[in-house]
Amino acid sequence: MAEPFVELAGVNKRMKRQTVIEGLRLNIRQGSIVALCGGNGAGKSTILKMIAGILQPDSGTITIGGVSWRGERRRYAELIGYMPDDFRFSPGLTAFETLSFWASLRGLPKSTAQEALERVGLADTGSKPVASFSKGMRQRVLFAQAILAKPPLVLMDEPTNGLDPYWIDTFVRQVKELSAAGQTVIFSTHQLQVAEALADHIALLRGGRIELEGDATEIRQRLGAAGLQAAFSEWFGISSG
Ligand SMILES: Nc1ncnc2c1ncn2[C@@H]1O[C@H](COP(=O)(O)OP(=O)(O)OP(=O)(O)O)[C@@H](O)[C@H]1O
Repeated sequence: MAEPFVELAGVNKRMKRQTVIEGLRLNIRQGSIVALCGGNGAGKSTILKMIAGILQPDSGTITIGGVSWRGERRRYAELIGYMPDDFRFSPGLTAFETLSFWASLRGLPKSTAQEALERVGLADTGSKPVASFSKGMRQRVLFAQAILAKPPLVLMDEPTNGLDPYWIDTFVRQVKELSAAGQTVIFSTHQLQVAEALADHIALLRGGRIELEGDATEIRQRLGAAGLQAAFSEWFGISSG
């Protein structure tokens, strides 16, 4: 089997004297789409932030294409596009200015900002302040930002929050295109129908540990035939949002 592109081994993280992530091991091959699912506080955002290099594990290793954050920070950062679960946009900056700023940080021409806006259906509203946008529109700006530089690894925290059904379908299609182009995608979600539609590997987390992982069919076989949503609700005692 080919070497995994993203490798997490023995990753532990404590915050405020509480164990948040314990013994995490994940091997992700290039071009795959991985969904991190779990209830509130399961550790999804923490894992994504550690892979993004925003948080550091207390122990264990994380590498992307053999590169570690500790070893080569700049090279590591260039491999990643990260979509946070929430972001405070600069008041007054338009969507185009916001994306142009991010493009310039990546050394990309302004034309990439316009292309990105078109991709997420915001070309007509590019001259309006992002701060005035709805939640779903802001999510689309954040998605555009994460994929702007065509990074080998795209990390997304709750990317479909606030998206209407049309944009969820469009998002699913666009993420599949990223994967087909060889980009690797890791995202968190409470929307299990999105995980089922999109991910070729699903990790179910509880209390900072992976309880179960596999493709949607394997997980359904393990948890029952009623679908991932029902199994998940029963197992984790939550209903998804
Ligand atoms: N800055 C912090 N300080 C202390 N504890 C934190 C901090 N951030 C997260 N935690 C704790 O880490 C655990 C995992 O949080 P995390 O945000 O990763 O969960 P999550 O699965 O993304 O949850 P949600 O679905 O609610 O977004 C929780 O118990 C949380 O209280």
